[in-house]
Amino acid sequence: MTADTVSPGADQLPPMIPTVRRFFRYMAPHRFRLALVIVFMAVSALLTAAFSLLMGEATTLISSGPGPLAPLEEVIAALTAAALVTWLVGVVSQKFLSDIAQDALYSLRCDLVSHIQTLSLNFFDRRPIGELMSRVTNDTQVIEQYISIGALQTGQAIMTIVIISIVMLWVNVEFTVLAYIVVLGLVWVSWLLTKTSGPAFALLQEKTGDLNGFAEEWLSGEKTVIASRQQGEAAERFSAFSTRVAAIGEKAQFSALISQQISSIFTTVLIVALLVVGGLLVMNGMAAIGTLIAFIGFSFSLLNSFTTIFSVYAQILNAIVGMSRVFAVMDETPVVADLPEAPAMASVTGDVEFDHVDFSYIKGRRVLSDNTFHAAPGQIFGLCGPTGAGKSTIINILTRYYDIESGGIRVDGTDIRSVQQDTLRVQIAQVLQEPFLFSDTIMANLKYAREGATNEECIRAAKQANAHEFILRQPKGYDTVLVDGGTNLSQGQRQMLTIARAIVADPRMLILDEATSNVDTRTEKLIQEGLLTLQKDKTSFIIAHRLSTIRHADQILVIDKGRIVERGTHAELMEKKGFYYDLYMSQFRGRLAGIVKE
Ligand SMILES: Nc1ncnc2c1ncn2[C@@H]1O[C@H](COP(=O)(O)OP(=O)(O)OP(=O)(O)O)[C@@H](O)[C@H]1O
Repeated sequence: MTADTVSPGADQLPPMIPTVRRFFRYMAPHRFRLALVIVFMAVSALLTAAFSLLMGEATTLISSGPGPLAPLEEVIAALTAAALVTWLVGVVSQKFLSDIAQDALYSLRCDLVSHIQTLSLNFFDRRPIGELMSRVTNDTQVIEQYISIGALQTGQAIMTIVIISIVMLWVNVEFTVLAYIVVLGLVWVSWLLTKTSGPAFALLQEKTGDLNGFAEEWLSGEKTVIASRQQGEAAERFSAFSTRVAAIGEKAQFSALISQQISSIFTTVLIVALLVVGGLLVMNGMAAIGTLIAFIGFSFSLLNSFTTIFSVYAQILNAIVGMSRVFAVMDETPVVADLPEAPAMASVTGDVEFDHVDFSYIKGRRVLSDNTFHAAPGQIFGLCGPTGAGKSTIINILTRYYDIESGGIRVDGTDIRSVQQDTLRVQIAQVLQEPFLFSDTIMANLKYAREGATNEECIRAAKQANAHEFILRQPKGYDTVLVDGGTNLSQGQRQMLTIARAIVADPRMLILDEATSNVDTRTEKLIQEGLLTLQKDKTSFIIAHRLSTIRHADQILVIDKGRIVERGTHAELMEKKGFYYDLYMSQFRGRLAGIVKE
């Protein structure tokens, strides 16, 4: 998997200011606590300056020879108090910031997930689910880490630089110039080093996100991977991907390590430089020893603050890359969007009309051409035809997961594009090839079908779907929790549950997609019975791969290459001896051959 168009690479970093400004909207509701944190940062920076001044004062007192101890004791008490208060405001600021980060990220994640839910299906065609997961979890986590830890360090460092510089200028201008020359020289070398490690870390995050997405894709398709004996290839591709990520990681860590080592050498350089020049000034009577000691303290605080900014530089870049990846998804506009002020779809009777419908997934590649049919309320429509003919596509556009190119689709006379899409979808129950169940209790899964459904209604529906007996055989009956979307049930049982769920929902329209594949004959019979109950009084569309499942349909549409090539009842189409007849006979012969073989 490669990074897609919306994920900025580390070599083309996202615009910082607009991204950060946009993120600040999530921090805005916490502005009171943020203002307090800024005040605490200023207090902490002032205390750092006071600490150095007090150290200078203590040195002056000690170097002035024997005398009363009281002044020194006062200075030591003040030093202790300054250290204590600094520690206290640090802890409180940290707590405030991590709470703000949690709250802001909670809102961001909610916005991201609810936006993803509004996106049309074609967005998911373009973007693997694994990569989206990586944006919801990894990227938001990186931002959270920076806000709760890195932001305090950055803010504190900036505040210290400003306040210490003012105090330094106020105490002694010559020493300030000297300290700045040394500190800025060291900072410049440090900057050169960080320039290489910062982007390396951003690239590392980018590629780690992609790697996670890749792993997620392969793992969620593990069954298919095993079935198609692709484990070897999957492992190889994963290993090649991991090796590339590891190489990027090594490079990033190595440059970080080098900067760390160099900064410890810097400390020695700083002390020596200040002692030599400052010592000469003191010995020539041009400055006091207390001032020199205070300036050594100031310079250390300055150097620490600058190196802190550089050490969190990689984190800042990571957070900004994370923000921009999240915002890129949030900027995706749904292709199938509700019109402004679109009304909710009223409760329908299930009259469905396709009027000269044309559709393409990709512009210029027509999948459905000129599809016209009318299903009266309660009618059962069978859709059949060779693979890739366009059967599922008819369902995708009826449920408005995609919008059509031309023509019209009307339900009870209302164009489905003129109403809110979710109010249309809740009126269509779907029983699909791969039953979708939540990892929750069986009862909860049934209740998801309709708000306010009672236990009695769910049990009645389960009985109608022939699911009641097997549910009672589960360890906790209706309270049994389905593991991992129902993997503790058989395929047939999962289908019976989805049928029961559709019975609970009881809408006027129904879609069935070959619901009886891969099950034994007895289960198939039970499922068929359940489906017949479900179809009662509903306009039903049954996608049939085995034509026997639509023999009872009021109307069968035979689709080929996106066109309805034949239509009629089973008897009419058999009599016609056309496309349907050939299809039916070839399946019939195939089944017969299978039975004879057995
Ligand atoms: N999301 C998509 N993006 C692009 N093309 C698609 C997409 N889904 C389906 N197609 C194409 O549209 C055509 C019709 O596909 P559709 O799934 O509707 O066929 P079908 O009759 O349901 O096939 P099957 O019986 O195999 O399920 C095919 O050529 C398919 O490749």
